[in-house]
Amino acid sequence: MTTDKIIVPLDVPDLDSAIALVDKLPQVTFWKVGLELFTSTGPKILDILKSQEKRIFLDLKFHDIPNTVAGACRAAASYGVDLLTIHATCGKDALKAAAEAVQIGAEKAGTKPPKLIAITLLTSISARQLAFDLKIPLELPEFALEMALLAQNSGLNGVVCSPQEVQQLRTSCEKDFLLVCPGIRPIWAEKGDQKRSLTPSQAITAGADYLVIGRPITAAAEPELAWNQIVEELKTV
Ligand SMILES: O=c1ccn([C@@H]2O[C@H](COP(=O)(O)O)[C@@H](O)[C@H]2O)c(=O)[nH]1
Repeated sequence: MTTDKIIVPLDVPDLDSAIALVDKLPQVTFWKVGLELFTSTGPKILDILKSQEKRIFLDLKFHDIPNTVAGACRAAASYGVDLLTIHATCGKDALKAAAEAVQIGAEKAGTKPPKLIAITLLTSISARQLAFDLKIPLELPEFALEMALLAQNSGLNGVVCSPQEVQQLRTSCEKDFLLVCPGIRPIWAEKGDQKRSLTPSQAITAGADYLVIGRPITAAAEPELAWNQIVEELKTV
């Protein structure tokens, strides 16, 4: 297992903190820029990461009507990022419009289109919350599978899913359909707000393509040590 499969989120409030984290962990090749950093500082961090030849997951989790997500995807695709997110619950028309828009946006900017991946169900949602708060009348694994198939049938490249659903999605979705998993927790890490987690080695064994691992590394007293521990764990897979 290569360390290129580990994506570390830059969940920090400003550009200086982001640069400090990137400098602290030069071995990380794939960074995730999410809502907090992008909302506070805009696309500057993308240029900085690109200048260091890092891969970028732009996790803006678009959720809107077809015309609006298409516009947002066209703009995001022009940045030349590697992965981009949208919620599967936008529905088929919006997903199709988004898939088309990333191609158009990238072509216009003369860059490679990002892989567009859909959130099936946030990893912070438990089966109980799905049933009682969101009133979804399906079992959680069935709902996650339906969202993944909706994304696949709408022309998306993959999904963001809990590692707990990877095995099922790996057998039900096409071979090259990307499965990107947050909610990864080594046994020594706090779960925090993550409700559907597995360890790094369990997630890779189940068939995940990429692991998104944030606080177990970035909030550790020694982030480099935490990274090394995870890499050692993954050598056993
Ligand atoms: O369902 C989802 C979708 C995205 N995320 C993002 O992944 C990271 C996880 O960070 P941790 O610190 O390892 O919990 C974070 O940036 C989320 O926005 C997710 O957790 N679940």
